[in-house]
Amino acid sequence: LNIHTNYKLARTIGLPILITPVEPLDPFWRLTLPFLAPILRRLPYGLGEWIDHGSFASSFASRNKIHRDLGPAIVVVTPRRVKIMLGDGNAVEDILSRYREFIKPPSIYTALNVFGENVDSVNKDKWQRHRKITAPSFNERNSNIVWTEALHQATTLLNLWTYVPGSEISTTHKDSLTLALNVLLGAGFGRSSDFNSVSSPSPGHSLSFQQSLHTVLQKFVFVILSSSLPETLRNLLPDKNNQLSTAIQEFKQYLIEMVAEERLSLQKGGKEKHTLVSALLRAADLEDQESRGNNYLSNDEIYGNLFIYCFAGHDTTANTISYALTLLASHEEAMAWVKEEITAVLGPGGDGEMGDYEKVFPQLKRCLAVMVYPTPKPIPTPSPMHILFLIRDTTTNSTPKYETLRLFGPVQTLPRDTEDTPTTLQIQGTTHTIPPNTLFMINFSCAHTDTNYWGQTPNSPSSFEDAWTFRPSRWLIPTTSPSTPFNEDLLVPPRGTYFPWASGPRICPGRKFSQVEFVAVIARLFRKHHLKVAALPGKSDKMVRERTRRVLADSSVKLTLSMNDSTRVRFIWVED
Ligand code: HEM
Repeated sequence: LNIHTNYKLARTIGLPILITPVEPLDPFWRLTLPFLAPILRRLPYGLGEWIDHGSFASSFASRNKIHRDLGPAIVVVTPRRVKIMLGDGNAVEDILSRYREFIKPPSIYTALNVFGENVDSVNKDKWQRHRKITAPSFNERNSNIVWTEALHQATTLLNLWTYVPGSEISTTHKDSLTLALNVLLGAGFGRSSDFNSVSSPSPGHSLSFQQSLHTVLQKFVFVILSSSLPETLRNLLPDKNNQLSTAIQEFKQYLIEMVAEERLSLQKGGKEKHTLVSALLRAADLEDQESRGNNYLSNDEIYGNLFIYCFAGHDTTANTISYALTLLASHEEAMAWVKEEITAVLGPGGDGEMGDYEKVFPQLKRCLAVMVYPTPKPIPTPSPMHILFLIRDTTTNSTPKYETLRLFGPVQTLPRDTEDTPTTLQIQGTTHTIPPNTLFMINFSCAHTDTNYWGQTPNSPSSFEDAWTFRPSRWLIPTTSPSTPFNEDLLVPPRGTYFPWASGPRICPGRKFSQVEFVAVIARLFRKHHLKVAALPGKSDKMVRERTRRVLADSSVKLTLSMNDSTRVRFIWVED
């Protein structure tokens, strides 16, 4: 019955419609689909294909097949609601800029409030208050700490990886996660950690700060998935999460102690620090004084924001680093191009001083360009189920434009909700009326691989292959400014073609943090070394390259995009 009502509503929008028999975002399906999906996908005639039409995890797995088949915007009707899968870059930018009309769905984002409401989880006026107080923490003085900390972590990691020359390393992804966590601990909280050292619990704690944060982040997918279940059901779930509850309590206690300590130090006029925690407290307390207590962050909100910095900044940056290393190892020409810049900046043999963030970071444009690439992928064929569930195919929208994923952006999809009143949205020149309470599933990668913009192979017309080719040099354009060794500057892509850190007022505040960390790590690792994919017994180089490509393609969205089994590719770091 609901499906029928929702279908009638969906027809008013004027976009192609798909119907799915269940709502994949319902708690039951969220928990069971990961197990059922492989079985359902094998059903004949694409009978189980609906599972990939309404979930956030589907875009990478299906390689945007649905958009290539049906167009950049598709209405999905489920028994519970009407949703729109959106891949049109300009419409995406429009939605992200109208942040008061297209809000973050509380049903999804409330799960992020384990330690308190925060800038990521709230909307409208509340968001403005959080953003005003949290944004100043991300400044150049903090970037300076990120740079130093990331260099330190990369140095220790490289020493570990090269301790026994010729060692085959299979832990690149895991190590990238540890590195990113350690950078967050250092630049966020002023707690230096090392790959080599085991952190011990502070007095009164059963876990160390690092262990508690590590466990919370590692198991947070579980928290998110189970958050919308009724408590009785949640209690029945197998509890490896006893560990999780302990880690949550421990981490919260550390936050309470740390905030109290920082406040005391600020009151005593202690030396100004530029860690995220210190900067946030200064901004929060100043705002509190200036607004006479009307416009401040409560302690819980401060804890919530400190946690969200870690949550939002960990997987995202770590996954980007581990994908980049895998790609560079399998694209020698791109690695040589990056190393050429590092040598030009640091001098012969990469011997120059790296520590001066303000001097070195702005020159390493090629290292930064590596962060922002598209890359190749296979194109799956459409299945009969599209035809079965396609109620009204607006054929004009389904011309084979083939917008596809930009493969390895950690954030592949974002949800946004309309509220109780209808609104309008322009999609490809047509204005559509959007009914109240419509959920948008924004797909970033459609725009990121739009051949009209990204398929511009030099001297040839728009090319599909080029949009999928790992070619970091596409990001650099000649400049007359002599600030970089090769007089290059980063391209600024036009509106609607590139937004991995989102866009509009709610653009990621940690963008510079992640860029500085990334560039420091890449420059430090490749300064005097290069990276090779380890040979496989009896396999040619071509076969090894093909296998690496398959491991990269075998990625899926958990909370962010990551390789399902990165350990299948082993690397060797070789001194130049
Ligand atoms: C490659 C690295 C990163 C990527 C691709 C990335 C991407 C994003 C995206 C797409 C959003 C929008 C999320 C949404 O609207 O639901 C976001 C928001 C956010 N990110 Fe990042 N991020 C990265 C690194 C970081 C880092 C290092 C931090 C902090 C240390 C951070 C902190 C945040 C916060 C606090 C928000 C919420 C902002 C708001 O809603 O006003 N991110 N990020």
